[in-house]
Amino acid sequence: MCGIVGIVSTSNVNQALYDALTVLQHRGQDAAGIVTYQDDRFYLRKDNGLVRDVFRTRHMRRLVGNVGIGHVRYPTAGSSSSAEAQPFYVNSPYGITLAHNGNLTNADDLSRDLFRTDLRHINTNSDSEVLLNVFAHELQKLGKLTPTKDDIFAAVKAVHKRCKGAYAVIAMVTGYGIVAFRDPNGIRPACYGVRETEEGGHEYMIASESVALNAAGFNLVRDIEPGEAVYIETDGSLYTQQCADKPHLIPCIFEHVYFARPDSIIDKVSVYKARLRMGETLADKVLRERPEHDIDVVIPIPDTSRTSAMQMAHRLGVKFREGFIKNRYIGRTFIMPGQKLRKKSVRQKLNPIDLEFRGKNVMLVDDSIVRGTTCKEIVQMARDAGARNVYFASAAPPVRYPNVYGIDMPSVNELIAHDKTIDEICEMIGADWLLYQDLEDLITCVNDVNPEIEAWECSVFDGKYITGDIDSAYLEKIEALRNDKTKSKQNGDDEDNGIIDLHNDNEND
Ligand SMILES: O=P(O)(O)OC[C@H]1O[C@H](OP(=O)(O)OP(=O)(O)O)[C@H](O)[C@@H]1O
Ligand SMILES: NC(=O)CC[C@H](N)C(=O)O
Ligand SMILES: [Mg+2]
Repeated sequence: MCGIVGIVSTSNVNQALYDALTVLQHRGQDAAGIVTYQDDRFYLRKDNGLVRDVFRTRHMRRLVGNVGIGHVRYPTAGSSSSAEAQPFYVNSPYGITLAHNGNLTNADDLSRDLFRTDLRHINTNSDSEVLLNVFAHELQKLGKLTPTKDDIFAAVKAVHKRCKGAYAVIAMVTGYGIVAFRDPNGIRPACYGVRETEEGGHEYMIASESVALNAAGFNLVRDIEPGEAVYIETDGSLYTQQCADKPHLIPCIFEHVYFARPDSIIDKVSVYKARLRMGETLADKVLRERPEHDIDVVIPIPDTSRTSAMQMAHRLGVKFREGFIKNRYIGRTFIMPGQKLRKKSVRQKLNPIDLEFRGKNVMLVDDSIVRGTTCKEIVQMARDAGARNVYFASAAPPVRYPNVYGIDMPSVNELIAHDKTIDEICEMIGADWLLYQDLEDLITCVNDVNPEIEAWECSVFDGKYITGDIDSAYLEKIEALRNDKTKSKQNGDDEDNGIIDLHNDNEND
């Protein structure tokens, strides 16, 4: 999951973009980038690392201009090389930069067509560079020296016809403005907000999550609709148009389980409220399975499960205790590249308070169990701290299928639940009782908050890929390309070879 942001303002946007990216940091910790525009020039800074490490004062000073876009990256295609950090840039037509959250499922076909038919060269393995070139080609085809809003919308329409998969995009067209759009299923989130200037004008901001708007003093206007494009010219005029033939809102349910911040509102669903509901339905399941349960205390696995665990304890009428203290300087472990790093980080990140465990029957609650890295370590830590019985509950159902829409879970074999029963998983993680949320309950939780959403993208739980283009051959291909072993080899190669500004890896050597 990546975070994207774009601002059209009446003063320099560098600081507001930086602040917004720090607020979206939970969506991507691998790389960050900002590009601004002033007097016919782009100013771009991007690199691997957290926002606070990528942008030093000297960079910030040079990111001048009242218009700009930014990105935090969690790679789901290509490698974690700095050459694939975003925004990407293409010089023709006009000069366009682009930031993308999601994953194209037909990137290979598009890349071939771009080369053979559109005569465009793609220099990385990033699907986002492909997307940028499709957009650029479609805009170039119109052959205008000065593109109108209708030209921009026509190019977005063509992108929807050619691109498959998930994409929430913000692109900046030099000298003209920024355009943002969501794929026709609205799988990945994007919203926009407005801020009044002292002179009574309007400034606009587009972001993955509403929390980024709040932090920069913008008021949420609304979500971008699936398939819709929002175009904001540099003078602050805003235009919107539906650019897809058959748009349907089918948002990713995993945003509500794990990715998004609880203080965000996505597609009119308060993530916080949805997570409270998840805690309630989990408690109901406890009472269904074991009405006479002996749970002494409910303990969350910080951070994300806190909201659901708190509500679960409340519903069960048992104590809620912070039994694990999180080291606030360690980021999210799930989105770290490589299993070795993830495993090490769990212990560095969480430390138990023995007092809360000694002699007790503890119910540990996490938002989800994906590879099982966290829960295996945590159950052992609870035992070492003296727990009598260690129970474990997941606020999401078992993750059994790979994700192809922007979450880096490409390899079915890395998912602890993919071919196992609940009892087998329970044994593997060493718990005395394991409880998963039912998928119907999870859907009820989010729909209770916004009943207008008719369907959810739940492929990691049910294996149903809504774009209709995913078959076993595709899944095998991404498994081979992106399993942990291959990725660590690729990233090791990158280090050895020293990436230069244009991407030159030798993974095929
Ligand atoms: O089964 P696993 O493969 O371990 O993945 C699931 C875990 O990873 C995430 O935590 P993370 O540390 O990324 O972030 P958080 O602090 O927001 O909970 C998630 O909240 C679970 O705890
Ligand atoms: N997580 C994402 O949204 C990733 C965006 C893009 N596919 C990349 O790998 O850079
Ligand atoms: Mg967690």
